[in-house]
Amino acid sequence: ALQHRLWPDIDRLVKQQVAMSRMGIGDCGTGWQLFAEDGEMKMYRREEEIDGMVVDPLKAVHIVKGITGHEVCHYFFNPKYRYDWETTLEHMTVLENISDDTLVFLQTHKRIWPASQRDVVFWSHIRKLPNDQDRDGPDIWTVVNNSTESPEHPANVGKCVRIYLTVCLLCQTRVHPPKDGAPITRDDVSCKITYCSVVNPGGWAPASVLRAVYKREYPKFLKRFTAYVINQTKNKPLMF
Ligand SMILES: O=S(=O)(CCO)c1ccc(-c2ccc(C3CCCC3)c([C@@H]3C[C@@H]3c3ccccn3)c2)cc1
Repeated sequence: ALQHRLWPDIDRLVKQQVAMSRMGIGDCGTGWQLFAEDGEMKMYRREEEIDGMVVDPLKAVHIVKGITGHEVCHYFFNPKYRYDWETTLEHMTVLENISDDTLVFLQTHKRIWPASQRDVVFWSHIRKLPNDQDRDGPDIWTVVNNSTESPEHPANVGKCVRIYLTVCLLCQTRVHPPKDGAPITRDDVSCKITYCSVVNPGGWAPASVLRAVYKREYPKFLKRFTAYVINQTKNKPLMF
């Protein structure tokens, strides 16, 4: 396929992020603390600061019945759904349509008092991966979002502080075939979701405020997003 300017970065980061996501919490070494739990959803964070700024890596694992990894990644990647589920989003623009699986976004997020408002420019890439652990299992789907530069939107010139993030959503579909060989329905599928993110707030914000925001917003985001996908897909044919 014709390579575009971001392809080498994207390919390297996707492979790295997928490898990291597939590692369980255990073998990521210690340091991960469980900070939120709700049914099948478990959220972990590591407390890390860079230059006094909170950049706590986050790793969430969730198992959701009735949806597939392709569907989760489709509704996460596609800009036309984002305002429906991304509650802290104030404005979103697609700066570039690099290819049908790679977009560049500019987003401004609602201001979180007393921090100043944030914006972010990132490429977003969706990819299907062969399931090399279970050959005849369904494919794995992933979306990786990673900050990038935009000459037309230089950092920190307007009212917003530019943040820097790397996000990886990795989805493994599980099919529990019905005994009597009946066709597979939504009752026979579930999706194991791993969501990893590192958000550098880009400029000073009180650690206590940021940690409170992360503790409140991340569980809300994953619950709201997965409920959205369930609702959007319930009367539609399965997308594998
Ligand atoms: O997964 S994505 O790529 C989905 C596309 O939208 C993504 C997720 C999260 C963010 C994000 C951007 C800014 C901020 C803060 C940092 C300082 C002040 C604003 C936050 C804080 C963590 C809280 C937050 C957590 C979850 C969801 C939304 N908000 C998160 C951006 C993109």
